[in-house]
Amino acid sequence: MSGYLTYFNYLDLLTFVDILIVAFVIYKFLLLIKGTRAVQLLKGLAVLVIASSVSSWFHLSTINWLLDKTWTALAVALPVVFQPELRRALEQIGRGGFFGKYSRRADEEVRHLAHQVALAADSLARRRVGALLVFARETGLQEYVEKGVKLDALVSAEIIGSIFEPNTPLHDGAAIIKGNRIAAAACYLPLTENPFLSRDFGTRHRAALGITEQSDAVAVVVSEERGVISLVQGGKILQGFGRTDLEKMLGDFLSQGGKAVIS
Ligand SMILES: Nc1ncnc2c1ncn2[C@@H]1O[C@H](COP(=O)(O)OP(=O)(O)OP(=O)(O)O)[C@@H](O)[C@H]1O
Repeated sequence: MSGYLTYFNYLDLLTFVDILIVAFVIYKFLLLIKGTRAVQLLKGLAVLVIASSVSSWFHLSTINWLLDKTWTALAVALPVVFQPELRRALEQIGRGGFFGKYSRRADEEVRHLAHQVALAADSLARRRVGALLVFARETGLQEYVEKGVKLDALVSAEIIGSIFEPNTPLHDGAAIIKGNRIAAAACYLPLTENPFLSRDFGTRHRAALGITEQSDAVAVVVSEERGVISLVQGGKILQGFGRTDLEKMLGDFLSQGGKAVIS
């Protein structure tokens, strides 16, 4: 009898651990997709699941058949449509971000970087010169660096200013910064396909949103038209930064290596 009790106690413990792990994975999954297009997708899937259950409960064979076919089509279409989100999620899991592990950059380097970038962005914004700076974090962005003009120059406000000087060869496209060096300029980035985005955003802002949707990079955009400075991360944009705010927030983003998020 006591043998059985021990067996059941052992099972209970395993079940408890099992449920705990599943709850943790669901929690992390929800954090991962929070604020992304995947939330709308989940809502759509929930509606389909309910419709499928109701139609099979009431034996509505035509609706049932139609929903069955829809599931098959979705199984093929979803990985294609949500490729950027899936890629980002898998990269995050691969980096260990799923379990809350982040690398930290040397404080000194980040402070210098944020200061120089904020100085440059402020000066460009005052002169209404457009700019797009992308800061690589754990995702290397090497494929975009390869497509641009390689520089490997130490970040300084002066160099950023001269890269984006109008009518110069490097001013078009994005500058990609890795660590405290400008890896390349004139880089072509993927544009966001977010259908809910305001039409006010042109291609510069769409490129910043696109690259941050597909990677963990952070981007700073200076608008040529309005002279507004924006910070972009995870496909979300915060606008209207002054020099000091930008320096502080960019420093937070880069030193916490992925923990800071725009929500
Ligand atoms: N795919 C891309 N990758 C990187 N940079 C791009 C890309 N597409 C456009 N750009 C940059 O954006 C510039 C055009 O900006 P556009 O006016 O369309 O954007 P915007 O978001 O309205 O910004 P602004 O307020 O500065 O005008 C181009 O000259 C180029 O430098």
